[in-house]
Amino acid sequence: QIYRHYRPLRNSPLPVLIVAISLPHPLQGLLSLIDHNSRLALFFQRDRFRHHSWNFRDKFALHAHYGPSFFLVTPGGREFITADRSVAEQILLRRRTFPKPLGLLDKLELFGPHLASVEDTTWQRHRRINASAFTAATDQIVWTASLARAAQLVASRPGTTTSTFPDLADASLDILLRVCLPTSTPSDPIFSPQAIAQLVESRRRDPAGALKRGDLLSTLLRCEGRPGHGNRDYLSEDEIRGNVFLFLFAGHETTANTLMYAVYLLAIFPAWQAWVGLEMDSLLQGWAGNEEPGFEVVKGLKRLRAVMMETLRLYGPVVNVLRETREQDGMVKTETPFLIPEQTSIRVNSVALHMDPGTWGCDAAEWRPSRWVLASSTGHPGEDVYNAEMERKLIAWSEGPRVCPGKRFSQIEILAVLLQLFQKHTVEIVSDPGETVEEARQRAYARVQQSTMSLTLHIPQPEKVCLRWVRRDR
Ligand code: HEM
Repeated sequence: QIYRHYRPLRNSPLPVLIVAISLPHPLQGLLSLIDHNSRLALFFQRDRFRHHSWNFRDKFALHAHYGPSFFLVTPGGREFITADRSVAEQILLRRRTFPKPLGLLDKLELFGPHLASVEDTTWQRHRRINASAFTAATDQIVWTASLARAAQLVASRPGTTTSTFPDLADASLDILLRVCLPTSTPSDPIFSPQAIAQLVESRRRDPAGALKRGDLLSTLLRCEGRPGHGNRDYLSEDEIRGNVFLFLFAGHETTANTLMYAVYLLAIFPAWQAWVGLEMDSLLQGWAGNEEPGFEVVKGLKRLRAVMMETLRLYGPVVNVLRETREQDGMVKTETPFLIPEQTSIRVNSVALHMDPGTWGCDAAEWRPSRWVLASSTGHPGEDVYNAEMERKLIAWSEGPRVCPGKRFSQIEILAVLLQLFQKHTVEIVSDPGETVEEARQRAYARVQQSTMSLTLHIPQPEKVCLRWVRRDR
């Protein structure tokens, strides 16, 4: 089997790593006698690659050894793995040659076909309809809804000890519901098929003519129907349910987890809270005490944006962007062009791509938000220059035709929630009995490093690290 998967790669200019078996536990110690990443050691480490998110633990290590792109052959199949920005771009731009994996599409289709589970012209139809629900007006709604919801978070929290994560997850779901699927009858639990059917049905019968509204659910319902003459944009009942599920699923954990990482990291490294606080204070000088900052403030939030991007660089919720080749090979053009043979899984290794010292510098593994801004000549915190060029190197939201349609939504939500949380408060890690402040921070950081992946990357049992919100003077 291994030879069958290896055969089309015999003439490839790229390294081919063969991983055949796992050594029984007592023998694994022997591997420490040889370089852990050498081809010989890898041959015996099938378990290392078993978990879908092995690359989060591995970081840039394998790429440092074998280069930005290589093939991995196991008895189960053949995979192409890349942390090369330009190779990733070619793959993500060519959705016909490098489609999403069929196995993944099937798994996602729980409640009906939706944008993320369909292909070709059906995908184009779903994408057109969904995109029309996210306009400039939506940005403003996301901003206002996020500020309002985050205000409830801080109002209930000063001085209290909390795990914070469940609060952030609830807030993120509420914001999503308020913006995309506003309804007077919130269902619980929202992810059950009955709840989703009920949500759609309640809106269908909404007496206030809610179909005229511009939110996602109204947009989907307006398109309900069958294909017909001149009717390019239609959705079946199943497809509406499928898309509602998709947006709740894709928009919730991703944003909530990013917020969680940002808050925990700011608590672990308080110097960055002070850094962000200076910018907020200078920016919000003009805003009266009880008035919420207007959407125009977003442009000035360069340090907060840097915190968001730096968090996504190291702890983005999606650690791989997956594609495949099916019946045909795919050619990739680099200095030495190469073929990805048919029937090959493709992993754009976002973790490694975001930790490449060649791109991000020798401190690539460090969470350092200031790498995203250039200090102004005056040194005034409100006048930093945001390094927008750097964002082109980040693929946290993927790119190409299937780039995340919630990219702006999530950015605005994260900025608004962080602004609301930190404009009048700071957050600190609560020490366990007998623990120093520094030890508590190290314990929290160790937990962040042990992050694991279920649907998205998350801190295991975040409630084991308690946070305390403290009011600060502006
Ligand atoms: C920090 C927050 C978020 C991150 C990092 C993120 C990241 C991603 C990534 C990496 C993909 C996969 C694209 C691919 O396969 O090439 C994706 C797809 C998607 N995301 Fe997000 N996302 C976030 C928030 C959101 C939000 C808030 C929404 C909805 C409001 C959303 C809706 C979607 C949808 C519908 C897709 C499927 C698109 C398609 O297949 O055409 N995401 N996202």
